[in-house]
Amino acid sequence: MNIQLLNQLSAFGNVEIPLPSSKSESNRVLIIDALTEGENQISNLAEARDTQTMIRLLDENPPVFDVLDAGTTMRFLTAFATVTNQNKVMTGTARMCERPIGILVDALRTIGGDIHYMNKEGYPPLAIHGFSGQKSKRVEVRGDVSSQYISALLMIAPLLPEGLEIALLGKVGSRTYIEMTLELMAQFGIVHKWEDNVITIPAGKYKPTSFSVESDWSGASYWFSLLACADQGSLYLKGLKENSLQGDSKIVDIMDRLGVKSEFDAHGVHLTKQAVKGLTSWDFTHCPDLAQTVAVTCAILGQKATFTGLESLRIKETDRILALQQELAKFNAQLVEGANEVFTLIPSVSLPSEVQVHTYEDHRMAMAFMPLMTKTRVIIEDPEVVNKSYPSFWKHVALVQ
Ligand SMILES: O=C(O)C1=C[C@@H](OP(=O)(O)O)[C@@H](O)[C@H](O)C1
Ligand SMILES: C=C(OP(=O)(O)O)C(=O)O
Repeated sequence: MNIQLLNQLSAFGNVEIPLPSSKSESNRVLIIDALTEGENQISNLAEARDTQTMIRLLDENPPVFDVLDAGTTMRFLTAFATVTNQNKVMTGTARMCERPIGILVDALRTIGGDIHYMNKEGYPPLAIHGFSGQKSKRVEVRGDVSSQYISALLMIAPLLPEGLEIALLGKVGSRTYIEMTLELMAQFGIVHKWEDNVITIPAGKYKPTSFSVESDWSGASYWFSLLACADQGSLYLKGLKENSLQGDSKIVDIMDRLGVKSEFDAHGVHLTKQAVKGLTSWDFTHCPDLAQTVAVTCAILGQKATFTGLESLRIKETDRILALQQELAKFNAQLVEGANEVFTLIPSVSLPSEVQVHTYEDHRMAMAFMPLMTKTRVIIEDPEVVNKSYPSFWKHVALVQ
């Protein structure tokens, strides 16, 4: 196991961070591209392993699609392989085979897909045996487990002869990711209607277009956190837009409360320090990937806060609630579960002189705990885990050190 030692760092000058491209945007655009007749001009695709895996599988088209640990790649390619009538095995890491996919498989079977579970009902690996023609133009999909099932169905919907109506059942989480999918589809010529809980996509063809992927707001969140925790400094984050397709741009509002001022120009955003206004509560239902960043920031800054909307964290790269609880405890902070899924973040009272962070095969555990280096010596276990979304992360950390 590799270990990376970070020096204590409480202040830095004005540093420009190049930022990686968004893997969420990239993986959607790659599926749309694969479904477009004609040539798209796509630039700035993510270096993220999740995106590079998607590119490789689409290019090489092997009989087994091994997505490794990439959730979007698993869900989007399952829908893609089904409606393009392929025979395919869908698999991934041991953890990927613990992440549920039954809701998507049920919906694809309703539409006409022939899909079998190879091991455990409701989970990868899957055997896809093609598509026997459209059997239904309506599916009902629970909205509270993963929005990725809904995005996967939306992107393949125009290919279906009768289009598709997706009725969302119950609470809808990660709604901003569904909106991102619909907005991208619109840029490639596919219109939709979203009335009450039903999204309707007519049959149609994606139109060749040119599209440049924006920088990654989830990856940007760690830099906001670093500045919030530092005594002094300023940062310029390149390639971010104020009006983003990415819901994680909400980090601007969260960090405004935690002492970071954001000013946009044509090429990115300038971050400077301002007085802490205080963050007492936040609902992460629509920005789950920010939860680790914000929990660690509050723990370091002494901000007691209540967090809701964390339910989906348990089925991501690891059980992120448990992972946070265990690692926060190492510097005397707590994430306490109360009634009705309300969590209280109790900040650190005293910091040890060194903290060794276990990363649970989760890129966001490694990146979220990096800002602790403003206060104490930090050892991050398995630093390469960041490759899933942000391979150049440690190179960028070296820019501020
Ligand atoms: O569609 C996407 O690109 C994503 C949706 C979210 O997942 P859930 O919908 O499962 O919350 C998010 O956590 C993930 O990192 C990326
Ligand atoms: C949850 C994540 O990704 P995925 O679900 O696509 O594996 C993530 O990047 O934090």
